[in-house]
Amino acid sequence: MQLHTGDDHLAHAAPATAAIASPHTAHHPPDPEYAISTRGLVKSYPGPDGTTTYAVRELDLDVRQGETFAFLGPNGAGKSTTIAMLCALARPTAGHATVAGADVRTQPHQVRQRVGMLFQQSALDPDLTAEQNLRIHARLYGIRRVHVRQRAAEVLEVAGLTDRRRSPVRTLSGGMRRRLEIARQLLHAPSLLFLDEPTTGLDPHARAQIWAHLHALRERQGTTLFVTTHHLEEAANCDRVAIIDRGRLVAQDTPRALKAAIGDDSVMLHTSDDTTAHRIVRRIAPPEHSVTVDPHGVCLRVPDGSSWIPRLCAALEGHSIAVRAASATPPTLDDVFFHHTGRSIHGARPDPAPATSTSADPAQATGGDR
Ligand SMILES: Nc1ncnc2c1ncn2[C@@H]1O[C@H](COP(=O)(O)OP(=O)(O)OP(=O)(O)O)[C@@H](O)[C@H]1O
Repeated sequence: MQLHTGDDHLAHAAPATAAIASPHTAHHPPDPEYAISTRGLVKSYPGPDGTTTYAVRELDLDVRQGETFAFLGPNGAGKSTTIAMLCALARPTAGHATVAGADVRTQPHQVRQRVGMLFQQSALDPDLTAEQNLRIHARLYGIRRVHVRQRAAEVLEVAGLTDRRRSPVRTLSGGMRRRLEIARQLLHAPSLLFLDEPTTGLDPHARAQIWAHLHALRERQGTTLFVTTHHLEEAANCDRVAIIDRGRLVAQDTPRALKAAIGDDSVMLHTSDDTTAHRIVRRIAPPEHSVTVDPHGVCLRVPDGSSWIPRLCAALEGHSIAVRAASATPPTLDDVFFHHTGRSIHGARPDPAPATSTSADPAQATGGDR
């Protein structure tokens, strides 16, 4: 989903009043030492028939300075809405957030001055050259004319686009345009860059280039990167990952710790009769462990998966079922997502009626709750 630009999202129109009280915020205010810190952040919309639709519910996040932080979730999870609030483009319904040392409610202008925002929709003019696009942005951000040429040259160099600076944008590849968009957001030297699905629509090679570019940015300039994605392999390369599902934060840690916490390996068996094999494996496996079957075969999630393979093969062969392939793999972030939500991230679909409630209290919202 694209970021929203309706009146509801014009945070600068919001009065600079005291933030809405929340049980979270009363005890643990956001910590301005973090690049991003939120407590009890909520975004809701009036739904049909007097109901309330919660796009984001009671979000507590802490992102360290210089960290590459992935915000992972399926379509409709609430990622774009969260970014809109953190960039002070959407007004939170409740809760607090400080971003780059400024309060999103009471200091939205400072927030927008201090961060860069790469949205899903391109804001480049395809008929202008790369350099001309940068100059327009520099003027919008009030960068002094004497500095613009030098800043543009610097960010073009960082983006690896110096030799294409006079090319009209429409002649650049998808990956180059995305790098130019990032360069544009770096002109005013923000310490924190929000990137909403930065690799959407790019082929694997261009995606890898964007990530190499982002990692280099972090190394060279210490820029904090907050990246939304539904690509697991992208999240796995970040310092920390927050998983959001149906507006709610379900887990937050390093990829390694998230995987270690669930512990289970995936044991995959491809057999001559997967349906019967599924029944047999279910009988053998401890009841608390998941056993599923799909076109790829039978999958059992257990700790120390490789030790299960000989036993399962022997049991299946005892029922005259031939095992054609067997493997045990350590947990992936998809397993982590499955563990916390009961679904695969790729199978997860946005609810037709996301998190709808007639209650004013998001904790009591029923739709989409588990
Ligand atoms: N203005 C709005 N009015 C009502 N519901 C909204 C509004 N904006 C967003 N939503 C709902 O809030 C939920 C979260 O949307 P959001 O765009 O933040 O998800 P997302 O994780 O960014 O999805 P995607 O990956 O598809 O961009 C969705 O179910 C969406 O339909």
